[in-house]
Amino acid sequence: MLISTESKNCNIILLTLCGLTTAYGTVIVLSNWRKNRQLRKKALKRRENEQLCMQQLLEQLANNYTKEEQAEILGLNAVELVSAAQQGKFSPLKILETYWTKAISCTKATNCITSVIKVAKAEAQELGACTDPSQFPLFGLPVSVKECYGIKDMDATIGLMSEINNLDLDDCVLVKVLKSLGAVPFVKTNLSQITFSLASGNPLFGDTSNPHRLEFTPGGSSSGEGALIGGGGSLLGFGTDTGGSIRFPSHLCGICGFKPTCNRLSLAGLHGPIPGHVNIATTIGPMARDVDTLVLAMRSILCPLMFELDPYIVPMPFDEKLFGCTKPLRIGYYVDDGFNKPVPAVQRAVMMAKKHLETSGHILVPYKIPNVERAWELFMSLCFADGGKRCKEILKNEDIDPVLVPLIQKLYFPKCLGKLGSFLVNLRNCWKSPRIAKDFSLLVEKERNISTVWNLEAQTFEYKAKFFSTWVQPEGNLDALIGPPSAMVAGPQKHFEDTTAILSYTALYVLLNCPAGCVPVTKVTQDDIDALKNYEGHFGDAWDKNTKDACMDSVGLPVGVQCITKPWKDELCLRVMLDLQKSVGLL
Ligand SMILES: CCCCCCCC/C=C\CCCCCCCC(=O)NCCO
Repeated sequence: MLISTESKNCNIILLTLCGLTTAYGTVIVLSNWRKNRQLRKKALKRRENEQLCMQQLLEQLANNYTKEEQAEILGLNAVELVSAAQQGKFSPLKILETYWTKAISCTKATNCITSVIKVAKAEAQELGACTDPSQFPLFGLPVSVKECYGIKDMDATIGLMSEINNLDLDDCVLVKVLKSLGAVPFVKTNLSQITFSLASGNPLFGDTSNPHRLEFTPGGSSSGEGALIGGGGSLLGFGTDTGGSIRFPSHLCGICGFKPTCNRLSLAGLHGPIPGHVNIATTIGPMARDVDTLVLAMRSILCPLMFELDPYIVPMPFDEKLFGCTKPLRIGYYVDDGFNKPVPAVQRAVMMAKKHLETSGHILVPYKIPNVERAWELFMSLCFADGGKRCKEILKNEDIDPVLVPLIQKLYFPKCLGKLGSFLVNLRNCWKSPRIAKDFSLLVEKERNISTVWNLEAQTFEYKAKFFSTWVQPEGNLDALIGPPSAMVAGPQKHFEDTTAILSYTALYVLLNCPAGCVPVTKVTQDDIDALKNYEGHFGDAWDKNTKDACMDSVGLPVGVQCITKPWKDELCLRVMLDLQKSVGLL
């Protein structure tokens, strides 16, 4: 009797608990669903407003200038355009409106622009009234910036719906500096969601296409810059690079991109997913059709105003002596890092670059990257030292870009099942793939503790020292390296998910904090594709298969080469890039 009352009570308590839990769960699910739905509505409106604004602008500008006038402006490179504007040949307003028209027609094809920067018009008008244009080294030059650059009264969402209409109170340092130099920031460009993939888009603004093949990706995360500049809609743009986001889209879109040493250009006022990384050193950098424009940009931006606005930037002006150096350099070259085997077109591009640089008088010597796998372990462990907490946090209530889903799933995977997981990943890939299993176990590892992180940082310093010890050689020390910017060239978007296989060539120089830039050298030929048919990679695993499949239909697409120098030798890196481009010519 007593027992049965007790068990009855127990049942009631249990039932109530179950009921409460279910109710609570339902409320949470419903409220998340509602939040997400509200966000989606907001996103749709945000996109529609912007489309409308661009359409109106296009119509307003339609009859302002003749086709010939526009063609004349669009036919100039940045250096020519600035000097024409300084001489009063074209007003800054006319240049701006011509580029607005061109950029909007680009975005209709590739979806590369997220917003028009409306204050540009007032700025161009003001410049037009100035009596001494020669004091502005970038006079009247329209400049595009990646969406994550802070601009007063505009939002910078990094592809997150919850950040819509969260307006910046001020311009970021780079934009302030650009304006002080007479440049006219005129559009913001698309990026991959939270800038944490090499794909092209996000659920808020959609995907961006490659201007050379609309069904293919332009690469990321500075995808909009790649597509816009590659499509002729901007002469100079700025991206960000944490693993390859400037150099990779440059490579895929056939343009030049430069990642300087960290702390030479100011990051202040930019929006990013993970503030606080030390050895994963995000940088900003210029992207353009030619190296001359990159040089013009770096030379002008490294100015007293930037050093004043951001006291943590090394106050080191552009080193003309280093840039102007004409002595033959010893340059190491490699076509393969031994980890991700590049497709034949990419290897051929490096060999072409080697010949070209030899013709320009440099000494090229074979080079082998020391222990890329170690660099990879360090990069991943440091990049996700928090077990991906921050990534997961900012993606709450958001629609997650399909390209990011595999990464996020791994970050959520219970660590206790990690070992089993690696085993299953091995099985699923049919082939034995130690690197894919390791990738998995690096990502399912939860938050590392402080001693582990300090240890990783210390080991990174060791790796850095070891890396540069290989530049000391009996026949003479190396001044620079050339190599692939990626194992792949442009292909269908869906092949650009497995970040590790795509990123090893660029992320290495983020870990090492080297200046590095990409120069277009050739285009994929049918012979490259015929050779690709026998490609098996180094592991014959799913990543290798993906690399091959991604590039199978790439005839005619651009192929770049990466140039690298020691930290703080940014000007020397630009020198090598310029020599390379001079001998290759503009593609
Ligand atoms: C030898 C080193 C090999 C490293 C391979 C690392 C794989 C990491 C996998 C996944 C991590 C993906 C996160 C990095 C993407 C950054 C893209 C970027 O630059 N965003 C610019 C934002 O400013």
